[in-house]
Amino acid sequence: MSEKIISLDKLTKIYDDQPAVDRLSLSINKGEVFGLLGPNGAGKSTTIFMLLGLIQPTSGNLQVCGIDSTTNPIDVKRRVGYLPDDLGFYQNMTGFENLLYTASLNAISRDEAKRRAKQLLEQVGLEDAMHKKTGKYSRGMKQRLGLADVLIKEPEIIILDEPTLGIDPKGVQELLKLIKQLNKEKDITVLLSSHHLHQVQQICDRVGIFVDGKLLAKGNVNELAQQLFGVRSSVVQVEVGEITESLLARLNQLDGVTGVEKVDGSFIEVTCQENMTPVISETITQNNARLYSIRCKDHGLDEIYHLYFEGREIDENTKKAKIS
Ligand SMILES: Nc1ncnc2c1ncn2[C@@H]1O[C@H](COP(=O)(O)OP(=O)(O)OP(=O)(O)O)[C@@H](O)[C@H]1O
Repeated sequence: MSEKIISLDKLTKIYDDQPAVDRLSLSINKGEVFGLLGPNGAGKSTTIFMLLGLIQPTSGNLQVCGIDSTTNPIDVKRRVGYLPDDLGFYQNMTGFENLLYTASLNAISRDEAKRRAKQLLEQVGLEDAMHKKTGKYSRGMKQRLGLADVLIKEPEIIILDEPTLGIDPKGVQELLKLIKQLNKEKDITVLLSSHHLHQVQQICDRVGIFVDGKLLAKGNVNELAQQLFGVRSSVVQVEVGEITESLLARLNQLDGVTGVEKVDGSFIEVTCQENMTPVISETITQNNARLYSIRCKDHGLDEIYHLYFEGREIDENTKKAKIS
């Protein structure tokens, strides 16, 4: 059975009579990469600050590495590395010196700090820039140094708040790859707060969707799609030479097909309970239509996110019914 490393039970924080975090119950397993996804003001930072013991919950319980952050914040701080979105380094010190300084604050001996700092700077790809002043680092280099900085105390959990903010696309890919690699190699649990769906989808094992202080749904992308869209469903998109009424009717009659829609001059979308690509292509050719392309689209996190936050294709009552 998976070992729980973070457990929140009805965690609540109220500011000025308004809940910023509202009865949040959530468990995160050791070694997991968990994404906190939600719009501005959803309660992500407030949750993170309570986990770190920086603010007191109004009610509820929380345990981080088996420790209550509310009563033992210092013990939690030793075991959790936090990378804020606006990280600051001493600009006149080199990357290496900055890491040694953080190590000294964590009571790590000078020799051990040098060994860890060198190894980490290599791991995050900054070995050539380790003796350069951080004032001359790019945003991406600072974020990589930030990762090395949180790792120097060898934490069990790292919490990253918008780690890719302000980094170019290539830098983002490198940083995400690095986070996943560290998670695998060092078995570190990662909690990542972000607005960026594609980034979250790329590296997180599970995602929690936050709105107005409430956790609306949690799970991997497939589980979220199932919770939101009801039955497991796939959409097979086909491009044919000519769309005829008889072809649409034949597709509609197939067992497992729940909907057929003409989306463009030559495209049809077939919604089915599972991926029915082979039987759909067979039906098209049996109907003497030319098949130009066929592909199965799974529900992605962006589609899920739009349904939660924009409610374009689903009304509030349906949404509540499906996520309850
Ligand atoms: N110190 C505070 N005093 C009063 N209200 C606060 C305080 N801190 C946060 N809030 C409110 O709590 C709610 C949740 O804020 P929080 O910063 O946790 O959201 P967030 O999801 O982290 O947003 P962002 O993505 O913008 O950082 C917001 O409505 C915010 O205005």
